[in-house]
Amino acid sequence: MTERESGGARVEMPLAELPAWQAFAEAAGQADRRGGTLRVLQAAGLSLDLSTQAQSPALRAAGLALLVARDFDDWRSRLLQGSAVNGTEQRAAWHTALRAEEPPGMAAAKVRDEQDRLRAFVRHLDAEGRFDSVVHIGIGGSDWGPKLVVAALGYAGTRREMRFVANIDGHAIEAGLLGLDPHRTLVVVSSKSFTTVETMSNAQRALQWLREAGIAEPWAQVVAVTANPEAARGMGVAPERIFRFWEWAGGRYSVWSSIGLPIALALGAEALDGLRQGAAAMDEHFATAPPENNMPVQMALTGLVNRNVYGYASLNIAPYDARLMHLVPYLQQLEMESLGKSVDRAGRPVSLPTGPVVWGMPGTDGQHTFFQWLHQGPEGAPVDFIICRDADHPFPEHHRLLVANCLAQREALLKGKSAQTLQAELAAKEPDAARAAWLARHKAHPGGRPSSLIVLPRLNAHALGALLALYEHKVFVQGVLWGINPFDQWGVEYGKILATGIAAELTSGRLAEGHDASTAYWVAQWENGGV
Ligand SMILES: O=P(O)(O)OC[C@H]1O[C@H](O)[C@H](O)[C@@H](O)[C@@H]1O
Repeated sequence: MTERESGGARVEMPLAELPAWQAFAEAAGQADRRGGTLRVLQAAGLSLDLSTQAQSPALRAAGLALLVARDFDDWRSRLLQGSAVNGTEQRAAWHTALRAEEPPGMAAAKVRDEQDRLRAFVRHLDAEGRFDSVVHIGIGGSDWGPKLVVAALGYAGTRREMRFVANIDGHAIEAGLLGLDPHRTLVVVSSKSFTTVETMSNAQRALQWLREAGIAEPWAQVVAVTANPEAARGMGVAPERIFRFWEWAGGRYSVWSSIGLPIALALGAEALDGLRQGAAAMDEHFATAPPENNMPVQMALTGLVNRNVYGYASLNIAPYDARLMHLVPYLQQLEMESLGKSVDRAGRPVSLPTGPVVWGMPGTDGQHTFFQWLHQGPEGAPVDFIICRDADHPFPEHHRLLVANCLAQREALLKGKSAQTLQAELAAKEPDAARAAWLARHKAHPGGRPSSLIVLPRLNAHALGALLALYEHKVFVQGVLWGINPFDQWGVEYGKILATGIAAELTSGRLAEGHDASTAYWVAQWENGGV
């Protein structure tokens, strides 16, 4: 295998065999897990409190040694310089270039041109006032970013009515178009590849909707955002309404590119600029802060402790902000598509488990669904709590209660409550000692459950951009530590291929060879007219 094929790095030792890993794991095993020391990092306006994660001076030192052993500095430079860090697809992952104040190198002119074109287009639409609603059609990385940002920053209203349609389920496009005036609706089709079946099918349906309304030039109402402009042109979109991005911007890292168009349409181009500026501030921190104070680096190391030393198979995300309702799926794609890998860069089976399952929902809703499991289930999971110091609504008591709940959940997870303490408390009210002991065992909390707290000053475009970039870089560092390529997604590709085959069988009515018994049964059911 050449260096280029492995992503440009020399073939590394499996992580588990690395002496620096063994020292790290040993230090983690002995670290304080009871929140003994306050540890808060600052970057790009965000604070990250790691006090309630495992920590010790020895663990911190071992973390630094592990980064050196994994050539972290070199990998970071290669990422930020736009080298081909995505080995299997032989391309860069240069999302940082999309948000840099001065886009670097070869990318500079085209990135700036495209940003200017997009701004001018939005200005033109604003001046023209022709469209008061937007149907955005895209999926995965071409959906979650804009949807997340528009919900987060546009909670109190948007300049236009925004509908996001992703799923191939016909109910999604039906609901997306319902009640809109086709004459006043702009259709934005976003797809990096411009081949994704969900997006292409939904786009055709939207076009049909425009035509059915008697619109003579439906293409004049269609915009495409893609890294494959030829395909968009081939479909019929006019070149002046095609906004580009490039192969080197991964789908789940693309919100910084023209994929951000719906953000500008909903909230103004300033929102997209602010988002990029916040991310660029985090990039600067990631590039320059010493590793011991580097927020994404320390978050990544913490994640390895939880995943590989303490054996937590999942990571819970608890944004204590109702506006961040799409953050969990956004991070699920970012983390699980990037880190759900079983072979290292050299193609060998990984020596340790990689990315955890990512799950969650905004607090306090989560407290009334799954927090019981977090507190008293035998496994538990580390939690990333996210909250804003200041709210944007005029109800201070609500914010006080929100903050109190967030802090209380963390403290309960950390401190727990022992059966002995509970038994002593219960003894006062419960004369039957055996019953008090029995009840105490049900009420006991183990504690020692790790969490992080991320505090945003308030939920504006800058802070949100910094938050998303923080997770991006954390994921990258974890990829480096695990020795995997976080920028490909072959698992998704395989599912797409099988779906295409089965769709063709359903159309032709001819069952192909080689299915398992259950798939063959259900394909036959639909072939015969449905179930
Ligand atoms: O933007 P598109 O080419 O339509 O792709 C949309 C999505 O497709 C798949 O799910 C990929 O795994 C994602 O990374 C991508 O974001």
